[in-house]
Amino acid sequence: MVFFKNKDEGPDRWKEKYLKLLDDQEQTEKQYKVNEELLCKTIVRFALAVKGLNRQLDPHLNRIRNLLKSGLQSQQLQKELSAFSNALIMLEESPEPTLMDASLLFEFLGKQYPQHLDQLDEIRAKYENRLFSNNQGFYLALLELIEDNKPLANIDLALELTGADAKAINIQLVRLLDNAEIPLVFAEDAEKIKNRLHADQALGPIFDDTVALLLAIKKHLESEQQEMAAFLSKLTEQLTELGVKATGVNAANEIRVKKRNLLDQAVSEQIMELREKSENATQLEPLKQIVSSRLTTITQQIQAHNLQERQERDKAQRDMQILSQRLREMESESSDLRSKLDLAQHRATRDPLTNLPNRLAFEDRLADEMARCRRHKSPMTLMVWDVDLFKTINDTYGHKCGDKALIVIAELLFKHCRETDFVARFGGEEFVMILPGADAKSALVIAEKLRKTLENSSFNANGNKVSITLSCGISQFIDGDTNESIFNRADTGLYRAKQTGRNRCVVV
Ligand SMILES: Nc1nc2c(ncn2[C@@H]2O[C@H](COP(=O)(O)OP(=O)(O)OP(=O)(O)O)[C@@H](O)[C@H]2O)c(=O)[nH]1
Repeated sequence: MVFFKNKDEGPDRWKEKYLKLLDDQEQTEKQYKVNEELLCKTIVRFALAVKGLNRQLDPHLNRIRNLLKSGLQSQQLQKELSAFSNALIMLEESPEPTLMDASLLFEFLGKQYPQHLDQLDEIRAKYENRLFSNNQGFYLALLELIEDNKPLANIDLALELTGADAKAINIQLVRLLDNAEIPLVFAEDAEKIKNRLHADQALGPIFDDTVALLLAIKKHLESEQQEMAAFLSKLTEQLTELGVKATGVNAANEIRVKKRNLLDQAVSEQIMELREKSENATQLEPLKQIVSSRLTTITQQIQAHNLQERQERDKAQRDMQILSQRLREMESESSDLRSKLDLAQHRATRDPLTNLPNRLAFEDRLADEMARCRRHKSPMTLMVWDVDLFKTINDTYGHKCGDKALIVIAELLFKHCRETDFVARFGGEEFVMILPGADAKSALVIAEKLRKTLENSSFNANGNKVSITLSCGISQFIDGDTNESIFNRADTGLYRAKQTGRNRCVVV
């Protein structure tokens, strides 16, 4: 067997090769060690970077970081990596939102504000128990606490925190800014701080600037809230005023009330919608626009309603005026008619020459008085008077003097009878008189007295003093009498008076 083919492949050459191989292996092991360290560092950095992402993963990450200190060969590390993988799988299956680990932030704040450790613990417990509705609430609670308090300790962050911890806080600050609702005016400042955080600049000044920015945002939001509150208060006043104006319009009738209810309903709906939108609104300007548009709608609705109501009121007023005018005309017409009726009735029942009731009125009255006598069983007497030889007066002094004589006689008869008595011109030179309550005997006494009065009177006829006499027939009401029967008896008495010499009274 040939072990060495030539002199170059002799034992010296083999040794040289062996030593080279040993060098190579040593180099490889060194490189392997460097790589292992690099890998460990990478994993540690990775563990730090994702710390705070999920509190279920954080214990695993802490343990992995600790185990990596003794290198990659640790069996414990393999187990822990396997447990971490399982936790990751569980996490993917669980929909629970992740909660950022804020322990470093609280640790830092605890050092800055040792006077508020209790409050910080409270906020932390609330945060870890997910009692804040969102991250914004959590940040605001922290800001509340530190807003008016200067830090007691002036920490040099670079010295106090390890690079890894500073990085974790850095990440949390970036997340904080990402999660916070930044108004547009602060967007540029927030972006600058984020860039500084990404660029890993010194944490102390960035933290101060971040807190200052968040405080400024908080102040801005507060002033916006105040402005919104003032605006809503003014809006409420306006709406109240509108409501008063709207309900102040007189709802006089049912239709108007119904229309008013419809308007109230429309306005209420608008206000409800407005309230809902204003409660949910986070920005003032869009809210102002919504409110302004709703107010315009409400105002238009009320104006339209008022216009319609005014038109209806005007129309009702015009109708009322027309009706009133028509009513006045009807009243006037009615009054005219009544006057005419009265006149007609007067004319129908009055004698135009003597102005005494005429025969028609006498007949009505006689029927009434007889009915009364029947009811009250009281006496009543009828007298029929006739001017003696009146034709001679007419013939001697003229018809006009005759008329004058009739007027004088009528006045005398009327003047000398009682208020309850009734005197009428029956026709021509004939007069009648009804005496309720008087029997024939007492009526005769009265008739005689009257006859003598007339006999002793005179009238002027063309400068002549002329005396006249009258004859009278008297009849007392008896049961069963009619107008005609009682008149006929009196007329019979008159006839007898004429027959027996005139200027006398005869009872029949
Ligand atoms: N001036 C005037 N005369 C009248 C009126 N009515 C009737 N006479 C007249 O009265 C007269 C009545 O006359 P007679 O009926 O004859 O009776 P007399 O002359 O009164 O005689 P005795 O009745 O018998 O006493 C007539 O000449 C009628 O023209 C009247 O309204 N005015």
